[in-house]
Amino acid sequence: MTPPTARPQATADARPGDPGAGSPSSIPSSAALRLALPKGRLQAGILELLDEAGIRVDLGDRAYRPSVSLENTEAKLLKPQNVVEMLDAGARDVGFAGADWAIEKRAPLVELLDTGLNPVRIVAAAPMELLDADGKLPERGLGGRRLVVASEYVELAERWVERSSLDATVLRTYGATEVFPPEDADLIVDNTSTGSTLRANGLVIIDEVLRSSTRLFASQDAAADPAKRARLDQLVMLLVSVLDARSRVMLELNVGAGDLDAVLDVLPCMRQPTISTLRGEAGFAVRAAVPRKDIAALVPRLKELGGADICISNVSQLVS
Ligand SMILES: Nc1ncnc2c1ncn2[C@@H]1O[C@H](COP(=O)(O)OP(=O)(O)OP(=O)(O)O)[C@@H](O)[C@H]1O
Ligand SMILES: O=P(O)(O)OC[C@H]1O[C@H](OP(=O)(O)OP(=O)(O)O)[C@H](O)[C@@H]1O
Repeated sequence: MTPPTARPQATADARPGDPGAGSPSSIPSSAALRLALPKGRLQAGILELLDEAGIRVDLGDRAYRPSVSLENTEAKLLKPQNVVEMLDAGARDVGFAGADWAIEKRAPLVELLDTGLNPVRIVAAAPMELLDADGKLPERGLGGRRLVVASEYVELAERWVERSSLDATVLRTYGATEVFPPEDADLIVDNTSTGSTLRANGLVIIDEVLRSSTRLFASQDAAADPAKRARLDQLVMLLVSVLDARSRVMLELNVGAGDLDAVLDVLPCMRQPTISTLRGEAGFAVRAAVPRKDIAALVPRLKELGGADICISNVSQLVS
């Protein structure tokens, strides 16, 4: 890959009038950060995540160079494939991209955080008619002919072909990969989320190549630079606080002294629940951030054990 031409170092972007300039939510910084935000389908989820973390991104009319309410941070919108390349070349310090593209491009990036957003599976799929009764590729092959595998992920597809000991060539696509079989390819290696595009094109999954989701990556140099690393760790902490908060609710209840231990025994929480005494020795108020997924089973159980006045609310950030 040709390294991008040298650019001026990132400038302090928090000018008077910019959102967040000097705001209390700004991460104090000594080192300038060059941030890559993903353009395309990953964009909305990442901007929402940043916003919930108190980091505002103003797309404004500056097109692909949004302003970000982090001090001394210069941002750029790039397609995820280019985010990976720019980080690999050291032209960006930190950015969001799918793990699939980092692996496809064999880019030795430092993964700072798996956001869990945009979960996809990269799979090999084929038309039903190509497969034998067990849903597998026929062992005898296709009458001596080399298979053609269509994919945007040429590297991943080639590695899968090799692992599967297939005699096949890979045909590079630029999207709409599912339309290639049967005329222009025998199989595909592509990403799938709901599976509806595969189904709509009569394709069935024959193998899983890898799982991917949107990650925050740093360049090797930025991760090794102590001043930048400190800022990256703060950014990760803020993002994790939002992801944790999304998966938990704040549960509060009152309980009599005799039932307190039984309630605490079943209460999942981040560390220890907060317990305060009710006025007039009427019992205790208990408060804990519990996993959202446990609520349906937990609330009836807490009531059975003597919990009362149960109150559940959403939290926006949790910093442990
Ligand atoms: N249907 C999907 N659901 C969730 N994530 C997806 C889906 N399709 C692709 N992705 C992820 O989006 C990232 C970017 O992929 P890609 O560049 O193909 O999509 P895009 O940003 O929508 O661009 P384009 O539409 O131009 O192809 C990849 O990491 C990929 O895993
Ligand atoms: O399993 P599903 O929920 O159907 O999602 C998978 C599809 O989504 C993406 O297509 P996209 O719309 O980005 O178009 P593209 O093929 O041009 O990349 C991907 O390339 C698959 O085709």
